[in-house]
Amino acid sequence: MEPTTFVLFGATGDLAKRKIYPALFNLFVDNKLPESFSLIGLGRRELSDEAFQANVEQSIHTFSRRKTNNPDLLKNFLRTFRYSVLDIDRKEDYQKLLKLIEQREEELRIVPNRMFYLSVGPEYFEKIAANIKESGLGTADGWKRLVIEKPFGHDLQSARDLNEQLSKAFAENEIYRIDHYLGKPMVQKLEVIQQSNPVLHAIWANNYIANVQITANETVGVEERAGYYDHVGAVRDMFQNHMLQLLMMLTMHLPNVSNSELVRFKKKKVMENLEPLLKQDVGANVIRGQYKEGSIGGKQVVGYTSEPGIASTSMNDTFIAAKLQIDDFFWRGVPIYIRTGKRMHEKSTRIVIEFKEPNTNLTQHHDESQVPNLLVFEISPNESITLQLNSKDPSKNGKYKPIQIDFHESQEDVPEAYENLIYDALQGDPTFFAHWDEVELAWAWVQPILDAFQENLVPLHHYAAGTNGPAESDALLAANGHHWWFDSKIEQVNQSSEEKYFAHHTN
Ligand SMILES: NC(=O)C1=CN([C@@H]2O[C@H](COP(=O)(O)OP(=O)(O)OC[C@H]3O[C@@H](n4cnc5c(N)ncnc54)[C@H](OP(=O)(O)O)[C@@H]3O)[C@@H](O)[C@H]2O)C=CC1
Ligand SMILES: O=C1O[C@H](COP(=O)(O)O)[C@@H](O)[C@H](O)[C@H]1O
Repeated sequence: MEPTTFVLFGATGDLAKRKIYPALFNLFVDNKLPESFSLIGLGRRELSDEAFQANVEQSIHTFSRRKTNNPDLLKNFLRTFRYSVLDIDRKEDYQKLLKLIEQREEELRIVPNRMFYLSVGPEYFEKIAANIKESGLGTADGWKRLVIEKPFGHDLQSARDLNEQLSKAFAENEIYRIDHYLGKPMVQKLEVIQQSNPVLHAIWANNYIANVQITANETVGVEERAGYYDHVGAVRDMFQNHMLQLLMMLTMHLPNVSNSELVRFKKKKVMENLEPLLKQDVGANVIRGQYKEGSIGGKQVVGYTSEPGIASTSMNDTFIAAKLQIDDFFWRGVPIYIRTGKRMHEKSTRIVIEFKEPNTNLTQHHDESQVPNLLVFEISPNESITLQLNSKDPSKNGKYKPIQIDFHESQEDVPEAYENLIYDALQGDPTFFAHWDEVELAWAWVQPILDAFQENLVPLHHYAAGTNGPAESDALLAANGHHWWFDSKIEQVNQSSEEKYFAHHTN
């Protein structure tokens, strides 16, 4: 890997502590950091290099998936970490930073390849990018890259404005937009699983698939982020980015051999072919929800509007479910249901593909014991792929018996999303980052929903914390004769197969 200087804005912040340092440490242990590597941490508060290194060490002890008592290993890892005070608004601080970087590049004999990681609020992105350009930090002989975290804008217009500003300092191929769902190991496998298994490739289309369900449920509420979350809601926080990225990764059709360019092209195609939603049609296709008080895992929790920092009159969405259609050769006519919510019954991110019933001969008696074939991708908290098939159960008088073929990834030693993404960014591989085209198309698709919510054209349905969301989300699927798979307790249909599934997945 090429020599790199990792310039971390927001080095004293929460994201750096919880995700970035542990990811870098794990990469170091796996020999996946460049041999010549220098890290410069930046923040407003005064810290010596030693105090900074001690803070990083603490974060590794607390948050890394790999625990270590090996002081030499840690010392070795931290030896190239330096800290410098920088106020984002002060131009002279960038000059000081340039000097420090150059000095370190010389000491460590590092080619001036610089990766600027902005682990700061999005309101600072434009200012930092402009100052990097103006100060000369980005005009050395090596490469430069900018890594930014979502949110990339608040709506279509602000996203365009942000992008225009960033592109004055960095070319598109130098910008790495992190969507951490793209770093999840199972999401990274979706492409390969579909592409390199002819048996799946052949049935990845509307003549075999009845519907697709993409769920990202969380049990947590708004946590300590009231100020942020009450302005964004589930639609901006999860749907516009993570959920649409999952949709793109699942539905793009790749040939056997592909590369990052092709992945981007195919993802863009998915978004271009997504049937647009008009503002007046949002109500028929999108369910807006907000949690009220309830119980999760036996613990009583307050409703959204009683959370600290949330106004009692807030109409913010903490749940969204939507029905989408991709108007292309492969997916035309297949409803794609997406939902995400806070304070749901369980934490689970999964994709379910429900296949069409094989017996289309209506004169033939339909056996109620037969279940649809399902292909289930569990993305988190555990990873697995399950294929549900029908078999015969001799003890049931020859009735059908659902069986599951399971593949479970051992959860030990699975790299975290940030490890995968930082590694890719260091290598200059953009495959699992959000390209501007996708981001813009995603905002454009979501904009009528934002407008409809803003103008209160869509009812806000309340759901008790600890449930599967508002009843209207079930009705959205029931209108097409479908239902959400694997929703706990409330399922009546095919319960035995789901019980089996649960029994297996909770072991
Ligand atoms: N925390 C998380 O889990 C996640 C965060 N994100 C995103 O990552 C970004 C950072 O979040 P997070 O770490 O939680 O934020 P924090 O508030 O914890 O940290 C902010 C960091 O920015 C620095 N900072 C703030 N203002 C200035 C300034 N004017 N000049 C220089 N440095 C400044 C702070 O330095 P100092 O304290 O020294 O002033 C601190 O290091 C945000 O965009 C957030 O949306 C995305 C996904 C998850
Ligand atoms: O980006 C975000 O994601 C988390 C959920 O991430 P996960 O990896 O735990 O599924 C969500 O809680 C947060 O609100 C959102 O900003």
